[in-house]
Amino acid sequence: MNYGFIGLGNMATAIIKGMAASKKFDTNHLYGMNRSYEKTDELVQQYGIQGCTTIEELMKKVDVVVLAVKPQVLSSILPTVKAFLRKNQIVISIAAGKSLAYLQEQLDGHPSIFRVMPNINAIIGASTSCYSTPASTSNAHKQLIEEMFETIGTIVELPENLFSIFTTIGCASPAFTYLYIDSLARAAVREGMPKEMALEIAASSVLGSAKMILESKEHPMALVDQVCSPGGTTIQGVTSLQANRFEGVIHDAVMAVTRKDHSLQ
Ligand SMILES: NC(=O)C1=CN([C@@H]2O[C@H](COP(=O)(O)OP(=O)(O)OC[C@H]3O[C@@H](n4cnc5c(N)ncnc54)[C@H](OP(=O)(O)O)[C@@H]3O)[C@@H](O)[C@H]2O)C=CC1
Ligand SMILES: O=C(O)[C@@H]1CCC=N1
Repeated sequence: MNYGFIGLGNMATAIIKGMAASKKFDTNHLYGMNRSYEKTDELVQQYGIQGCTTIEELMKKVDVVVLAVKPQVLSSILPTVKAFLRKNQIVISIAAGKSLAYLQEQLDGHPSIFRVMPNINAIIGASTSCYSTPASTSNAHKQLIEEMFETIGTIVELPENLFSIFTTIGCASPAFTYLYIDSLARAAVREGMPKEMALEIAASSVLGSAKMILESKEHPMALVDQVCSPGGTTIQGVTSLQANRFEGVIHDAVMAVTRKDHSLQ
């Protein structure tokens, strides 16, 4: 089975890296094509993938094609993808916002079109990904998607009506979390701690807190209460965040991302 990537930016590079590192995929069977050839060349040198210079060349060689260009670019490449698309080829789009219905319409109702939404932590094999498929999709196709994307982290199947909110809380939210970690660290710098040390401590604490939520199965607010001693220090910070609309600010950000995702249709 040959796998091809159109657009070799951050995400395709991360997926190729994961597939190569897993040893479950032979890089001789991975193909890539990018607008500027430098990125293709880098992946050819680094992982031994097969470089293509045109979409036509790639489409003629692969069984599975991953569309990994920006959503705003997708409409300009789909006519060429359609022109060379064979009936038994599998198309996977990782573009934000572009629905299965849109992709099917652009590709003349092609039967095997799927959406996957990974996140940037794929670069270190820690993506939280989801996928959606048309109702008639075979288990074999679902297995193929899971095997590919398990090489960069975890993946769950979701109905497409939840895809947009997954994109926000699973795939845009790493940016929020990076911002939060940096804010904690910067606040520590104000208190005299070196930035590098502060970043390591803040990131490690966020990692531990996330594991606590996943493993303890306790309600997050019950965990908040366990940190807040009566008359103690933490309660001062928690009430300060609440007075500054902490939850409201997060909701506003989630809604802003989701609104933009819907506008990409
Ligand atoms: N970044 C993220 O966190 C996530 C992104 N996504 C989705 O993944 C997709 C890719 O995002 P990302 O990797 O971040 O973006 P990048 O900008 O890093 O990569 C996009 C690549 O597409 C290439 N490209 C542009 N036009 C063409 C074309 N006509 N033919 C071939 N290649 C082309 C660009 O080439 P050039 O070098 O010439 O500019 C670039 O390398 C997007 O649709 C995004 O919505 C999904 C989940 C998370
Ligand atoms: O902002 C973006 O375009 C991408 C989509 C999901 C996460 N980042």
